[in-house]
Amino acid sequence: MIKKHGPDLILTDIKMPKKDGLTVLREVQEFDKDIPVIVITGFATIESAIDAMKAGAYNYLPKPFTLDQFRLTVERAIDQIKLKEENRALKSQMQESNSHNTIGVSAPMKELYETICKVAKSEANVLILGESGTGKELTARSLHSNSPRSCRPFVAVDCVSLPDQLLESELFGHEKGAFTGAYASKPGLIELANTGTVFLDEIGDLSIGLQAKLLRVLQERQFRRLGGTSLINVDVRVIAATNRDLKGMLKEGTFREDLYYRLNVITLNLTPLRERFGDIPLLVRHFCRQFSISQGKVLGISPEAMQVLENYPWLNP
Ligand SMILES: Nc1ncnc2c1ncn2[C@@H]1O[C@H](COP(=O)(O)OP(=O)(O)OP(=O)(O)O)[C@@H](O)[C@H]1O
Repeated sequence: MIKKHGPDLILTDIKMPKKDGLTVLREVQEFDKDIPVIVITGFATIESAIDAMKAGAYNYLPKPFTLDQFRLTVERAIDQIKLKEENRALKSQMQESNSHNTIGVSAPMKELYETICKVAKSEANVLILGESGTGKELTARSLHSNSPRSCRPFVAVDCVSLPDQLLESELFGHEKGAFTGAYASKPGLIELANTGTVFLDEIGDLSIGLQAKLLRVLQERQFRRLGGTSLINVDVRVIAATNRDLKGMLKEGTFREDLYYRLNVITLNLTPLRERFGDIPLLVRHFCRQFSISQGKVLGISPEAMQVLENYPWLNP
């Protein structure tokens, strides 16, 4: 009954035919410590009251009791539940609002938040390494929003999605007539990120030619638009990310060593979720809430499923 209905509060007698109230209390405690149990006892000995309180009862009611006493005890227990729920909601809000909705309370995530706080303040370029989906862009956004540049632009560039010439024009911009189809002048993303942060995602996929051009911008803090003659000054902080093995690429000669050292002033290694299972319940809650908002309907996980998830052995290896 308890598992099926998830009661807010349980009142149990102590002397009952098949199972005594203290056993019920212990079982409830094992199932969910937060359900308050009020033990009703007709044998109001101090010992049974102490046993019940030791076993985790919220309170006890010695028989006979008046309706007012009964109501007061129940109301107090309910107030306590409300407080606990408010606390829990606040706690999870705090965890979830941590750095740009980056969810996670596992040791690697805590370490990441600490590093983000330290590194964000500096002007140094950062290289974020991690498998696909480990939150590299999220981390880059957190670095930016915790930095002194937070009120300035954050511009993300996906280095893998475009053919070389288009990417070059996206990065550096072009003047009218620079190539067929360049009907008007257009500033590049690096120019748009001026005074802010530029996030170069999948930097390992940048061609050797564009690596050389990017290096020049990083060294000289100046560049020309495609087809342009005048030099444009930029002040950008660069955060780059990749899931590729850049060190291996250095050896193969497919990634420039000088660019690597420019970008890699500080390295952040992101831990994949399979090495931090403990974050799964929080992420499940977060995505349910996110999808509920975007789908316009309430999606949730039943308390029973959440319980199973939280107690699943591989979550606490
Ligand atoms: N710790 C986390 N908390 C909340 N959401 C996360 C977390 N990690 C990743 N995500 C979500 O997972 C998705 C992928 O994250 P993100 O784009 O930052 O990863 P990535 O490492 O840059 O991926 P890719 O290599 O594919 O570009 C995003 O929707 C992001 O919001």
